[in-house]
Amino acid sequence: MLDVHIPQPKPWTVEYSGTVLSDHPKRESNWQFFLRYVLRHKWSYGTGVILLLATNWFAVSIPRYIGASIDLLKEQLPQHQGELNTLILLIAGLALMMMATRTLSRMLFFNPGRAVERDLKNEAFTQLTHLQRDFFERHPTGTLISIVNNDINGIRALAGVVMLQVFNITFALSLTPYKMWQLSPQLTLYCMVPVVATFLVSHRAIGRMRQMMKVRMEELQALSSHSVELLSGIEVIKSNRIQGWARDEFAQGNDKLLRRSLQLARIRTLVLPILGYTDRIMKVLILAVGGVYVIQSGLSLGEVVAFLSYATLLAMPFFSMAMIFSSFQNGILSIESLRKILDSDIPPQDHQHLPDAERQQLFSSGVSIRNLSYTYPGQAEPALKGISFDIRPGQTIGILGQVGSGKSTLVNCINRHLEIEPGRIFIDDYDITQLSRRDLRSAVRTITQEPFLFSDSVVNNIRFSAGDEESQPIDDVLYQSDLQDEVDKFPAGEDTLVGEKGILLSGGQKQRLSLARAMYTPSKLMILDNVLSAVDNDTERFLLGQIFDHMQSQSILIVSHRASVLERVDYILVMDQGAVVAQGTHRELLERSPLYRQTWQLQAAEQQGQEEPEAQPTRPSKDEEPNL
Ligand SMILES: Nc1ncnc2c1ncn2[C@@H]1O[C@H](COP(=O)(O)OP(=O)(O)OP(=O)(O)O)[C@@H](O)[C@H]1O
Repeated sequence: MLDVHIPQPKPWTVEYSGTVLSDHPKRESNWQFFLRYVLRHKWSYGTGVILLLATNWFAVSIPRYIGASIDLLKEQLPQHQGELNTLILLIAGLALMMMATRTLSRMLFFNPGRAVERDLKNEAFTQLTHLQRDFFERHPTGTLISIVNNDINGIRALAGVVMLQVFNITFALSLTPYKMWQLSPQLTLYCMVPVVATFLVSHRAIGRMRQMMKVRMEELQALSSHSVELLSGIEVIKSNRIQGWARDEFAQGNDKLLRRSLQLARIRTLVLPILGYTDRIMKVLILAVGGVYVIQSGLSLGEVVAFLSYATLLAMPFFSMAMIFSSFQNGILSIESLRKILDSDIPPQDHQHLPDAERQQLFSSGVSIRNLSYTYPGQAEPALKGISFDIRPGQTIGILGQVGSGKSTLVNCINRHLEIEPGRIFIDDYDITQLSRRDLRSAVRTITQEPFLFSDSVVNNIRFSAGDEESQPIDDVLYQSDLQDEVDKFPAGEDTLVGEKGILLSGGQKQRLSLARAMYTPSKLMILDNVLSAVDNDTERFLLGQIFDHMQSQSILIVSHRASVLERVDYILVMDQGAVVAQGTHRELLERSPLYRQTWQLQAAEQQGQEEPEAQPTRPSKDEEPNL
């Protein structure tokens, strides 16, 4: 029987390591959020603003000199030639300076925009690597991909081109009317009439576009999420020959997106020309009203020409406003969307880590599970009911149960993929709900029946979490996980690439590769959740032998449907409908648990039926095998 020891919660203190993953103040507005990133590049933006001001100053100075040149030309006097040349040189110089400052200011705005994009992508990804299972259940992978790619690109535009245009428009709209006012206040007021009218017309359209863009962004995220789902199930789609259905499903979302984009484009096509016409209406007004002033000698011809240039300078910012409006809206909506990731809660204890010495000592008295129950959110029935047992260092515990009996739920509570109530699971004297997941996982490692492999080589998939030091030769691990023969036949041996998610390997090969990974990087408690489900009986026997021989110093919690897997463990728990219905050694359970006995007899009979006794291969030891 397992010894029952209920640890008293220790008044332990954790050392705050200062590793704050998400330091986003949740109550800040989207603007405050945006400014926090922008201000990291204040010197670049600051210099850019000064250069933009200079650009606009040069721009509004030129028409005045053009006007003065026209007035000189009108008089047709040879003695004005020198003055005219000076004016031409001045205009050319101003134009050149304007070109230089404009180019530099663009670089000074666009580069920080790209840096903001990089910072946000890194932070979003780091945050995603720390968020818990419930977050990923609420946000499908495709939506997250869409946020990290499309939406952050939208924020880059906001931090780059939109910021530049906001300052550009502000300077243009303040300097141009000022210069016009200096020439003729009355004519300036006439020019303002089409400007105000245009603004009122476009204002309504802009409100409508804003709503549509939000819907469009959600539709884009939904389409991305749907594509990821369909691509993940591509083999099922092909084998069931439902490509037509998949194509229609995708096309439906895509058509919806097209309709929304066309609606937006329609409004944009209506609004942009209205803004474009402002310039022409102003010019007609200047010629009509300015003409009257010229005749009445209120204005010179050169001043009217200067006014015509100013009309273009004044209309341009309105045109730019319409152009950047969608980028602006898109940027704001993208910030909202990205904050779904960045503002998501990481439990506070995940920010706090044990001092190294204490972390290395973790699991010195093992794990204690006390009256653990668990109900999935939204479910009425608990998946686990009052489970208690201990795992001591070096002990091997087996869990047997029918499909759906709660084995994986129990595993996910121990490794805290699921959120449990405090006071139910302890490692030594630490309540695991108070430990950071990083500390917990330094002692507890889980290998699941659906192993995840990276699109890298066989050897890198084994080594990837082991750090720099080689714990044992890769060849040994390949032998122990029964992969050596197959890997030797691969085109590049252990350097063969396994493809995305290990697509080039069979289910059994994937499981054995993830077992090799576990053997290569030992931990204090190794949880093997149905990891041998895709291998045959002979391989299973061999692998179990290797696991028990080579992981002796570790505790092992091994979960299986098959009783044969558990014959060699120290202690077995039999689960049924979320509860432990029997526990003991293999022999004890054969005597006193009808469920265990029946399962064992049934599986033993099935196995005998499958195996030809004389054909049972005896596996050579590593030393006997010549090729290895
Ligand atoms: N995310 C979930 N939300 C709601 N119910 C769940 C969830 N995951 C599992 N369940 C339910 O909890 C119960 C236990 O499931 P669990 O996966 O732990 O069983 P299991 O013994 O590991 O089964 P298997 O051997 O098939 O892996 C089942 O009734 C299952 O439907």
